[in-house]
Amino acid sequence: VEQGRSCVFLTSTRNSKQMEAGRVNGTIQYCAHTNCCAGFFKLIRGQPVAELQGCNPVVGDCPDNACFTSTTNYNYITCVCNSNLCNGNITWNPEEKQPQLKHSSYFVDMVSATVVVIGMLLCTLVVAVKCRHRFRGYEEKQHLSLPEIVGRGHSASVWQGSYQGNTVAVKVFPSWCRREFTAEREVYGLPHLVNSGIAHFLGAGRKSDSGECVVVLELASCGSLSSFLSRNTSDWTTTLNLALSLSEGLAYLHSDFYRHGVHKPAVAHRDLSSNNVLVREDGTCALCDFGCSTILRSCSGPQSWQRYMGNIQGRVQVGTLCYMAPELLDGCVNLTSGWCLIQGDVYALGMLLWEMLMRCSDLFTGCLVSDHRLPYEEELGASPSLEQLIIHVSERRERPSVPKHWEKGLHDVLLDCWDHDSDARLTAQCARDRLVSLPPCCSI
Ligand SMILES: Nc1ncnc2c1ncn2[C@@H]1O[C@H](COP(=O)(O)OP(=O)(O)OP(=O)(O)O)[C@@H](O)[C@H]1O
Repeated sequence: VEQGRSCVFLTSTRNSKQMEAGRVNGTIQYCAHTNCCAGFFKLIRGQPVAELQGCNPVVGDCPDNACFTSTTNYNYITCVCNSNLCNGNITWNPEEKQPQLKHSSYFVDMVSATVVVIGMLLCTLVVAVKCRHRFRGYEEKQHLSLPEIVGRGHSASVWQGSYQGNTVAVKVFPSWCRREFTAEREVYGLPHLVNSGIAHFLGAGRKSDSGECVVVLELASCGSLSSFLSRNTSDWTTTLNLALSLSEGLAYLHSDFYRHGVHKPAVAHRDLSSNNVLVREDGTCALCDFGCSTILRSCSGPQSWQRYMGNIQGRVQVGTLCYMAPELLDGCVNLTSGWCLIQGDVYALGMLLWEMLMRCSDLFTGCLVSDHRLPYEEELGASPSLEQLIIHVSERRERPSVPKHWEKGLHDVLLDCWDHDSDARLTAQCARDRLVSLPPCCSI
């Protein structure tokens, strides 16, 4: 887990002073000595082009959260700021002649460029699809390089794209899903929200032509957890790797701390499901889709979450039904209590762990591993109604069936995540610690 500030990193040469400012991983620099990110941009034909981005190598203050630019001389602008990756999203107004320049759209332009490229690829797709109808059978030999849609949710579609030479995922929100976009961008933009268990955020912007908003993320090559589990069974090591990274990501999301004087508030995800967890090439999980999330800004620990009566956006039940805790299903929970929302996430974590474990071949030696199923799918079918779930989960207190031969410790992690009594549930951090202390696979 990286500590401290992380900044967008770019340098055309291996500038030694910049390299000393912190460890570099791809397009991110983790600052060793500072809380400030900086960007240095050359104006080429009136447009800022990044020359150097990273942790600020110069000791100094950076009071602003966002990267407001100021001119250094006629041809250059610079900015410093104090939130994670803030130097990737400068504000720039070419009309502004004052030294204190505001509202640049450099980054938005970069994103727009990505979207334009995707748009062009989409046109290619449309043409290709037309051709496919016209020349049936022809496309097989052509190996057409088509843009790939990697997923679709209720509010957005997710495309594979290219940004600064990296392959990325571009989540495109139609203009009527502004609320989801704003909520998601707000969570990804929180200070210190960089963790290996959370999808890596690269930026956000808006297309000037259509008004569609985009969020740029790392591309998780194995897709959603749901599609990963549908395609694969896993051995114990792989399953544990998935389970640990997921619970670590959730524990980090729920954590509330100050670092370098900057507050990382707890965040309740509120829509955990195997469609909203991604799987990377290395078999680790990353949380995504924060469109329903709630930032518990005013708190510093569970006790204040309990009393939290702040401005929770959309105080309505949200989430995917079969992952919803009994108290959320029957609506007898105070949705303004941050703690309740956190406990709801832990119930969903229990469901996700169950889904993973049910596809672990080492837990079913000598028998066939069943196909991937959603929680309660076996009992209630693939899309149970709210009423069915209230009766099954809340009134009858049923839970997904756990094979009797599984080791007690494993059983208990699940039971303690999805306990009917929300106060008795584990925290995500405890679930993670319990998973770490499980005996090796052979004794399970
Ligand atoms: N970074 C990514 N890398 C690879 N695939 C992704 C990525 N982000 C999203 N996806 C795919 O796109 C799907 C939809 O993404 P996401 O859940 O973020 O959209 P949504 O519209 O907010 O969904 P929901 O219906 O839950 O509101 C995911 O289930 C996943 O399959």
